[in-house]
Amino acid sequence: MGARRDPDPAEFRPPARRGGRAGGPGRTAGGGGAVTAGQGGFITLEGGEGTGKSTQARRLVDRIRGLGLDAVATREPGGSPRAELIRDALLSGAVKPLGPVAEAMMFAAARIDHLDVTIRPALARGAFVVCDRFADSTRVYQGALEGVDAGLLAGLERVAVGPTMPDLTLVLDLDVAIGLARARARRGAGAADRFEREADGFHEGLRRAFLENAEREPERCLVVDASGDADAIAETLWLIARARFPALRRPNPGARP
Ligand SMILES: Nc1ncnc2c1ncn2[C@@H]1O[C@H](COP(=O)(O)OP(=O)(O)OP(=O)(O)O)[C@@H](O)[C@H]1O
Ligand SMILES: Cc1cn([C@H]2C[C@H](O)[C@@H](COP(=O)(O)O)O2)c(=O)[nH]c1=O
Repeated sequence: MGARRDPDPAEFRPPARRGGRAGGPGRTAGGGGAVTAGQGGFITLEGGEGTGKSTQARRLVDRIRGLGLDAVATREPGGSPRAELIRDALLSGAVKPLGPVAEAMMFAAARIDHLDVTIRPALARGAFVVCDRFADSTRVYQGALEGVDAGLLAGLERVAVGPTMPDLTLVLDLDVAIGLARARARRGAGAADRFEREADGFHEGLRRAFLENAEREPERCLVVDASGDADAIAETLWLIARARFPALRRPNPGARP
């Protein structure tokens, strides 16, 4: 999957040099400060295969940029040149024989570089960062589904992520058969990646685990029904983001008075 629909690699160049349902109050920024007007924020999209994360991440970034604000689109695994190399190894299945603990460590290694090179510098300059998957995917894929010990994963998360947890995580929830069909259609003749190749039961487990994970952090994680059309979902996500981040409530400079 590494090559099939990569976003613009320019997004991943080092910057020049930071289960509730929809709604809810703001929280302390993962980047280290309170979410207030004039600051950016760290938003992640999570969910199973084909739930529309990449589509919605792009749309969210476009809307933020439409306000004249700095927004960085990124993804995991990947999001920096070195982390993209690790992505290729993980999604090819080359790391799978080493077992799920080794895979979890590789995801964490990629995350360390991604945070250092892309996410933290962007947050530090006041940008919004919209990331397609992040630490919740490790909790769900490597933890809930692959059985890696929760204490070990929590330690890895502490080391890799530290205080830079997302301010807002949008969990896209969709019937598994629909998501897999969408992912298949997108892939066309291309080969399924290491995780897409897993059995249907694995994907059902992912859906449940994402919902359970969101329930444990309802302030940060909002579950959104991803079965509607992409425009309607984008509108819902935008309303949630605007409710969470004061900076997104400014008027659109391109809009007619
Ligand atoms: N709301 C929607 N309705 C119908 N099709 C959609 C919708 N959202 C996205 N799609 C299409 O479904 C496919 C998968 O979407 P997308 O790549 O955004 O999902 P994803 O969650 O990022 O997938 P993955 O986790 O497998 O990478 C794409 O072809 C996309 O155009
Ligand atoms: C971050 C992260 C990802 N994964 C898995 C989930 C997906 O199957 C792939 C990424 O592919 P996508 O098309 O970009 O969604 O990697 C994981 O198992 N653990 C993680 O931490």
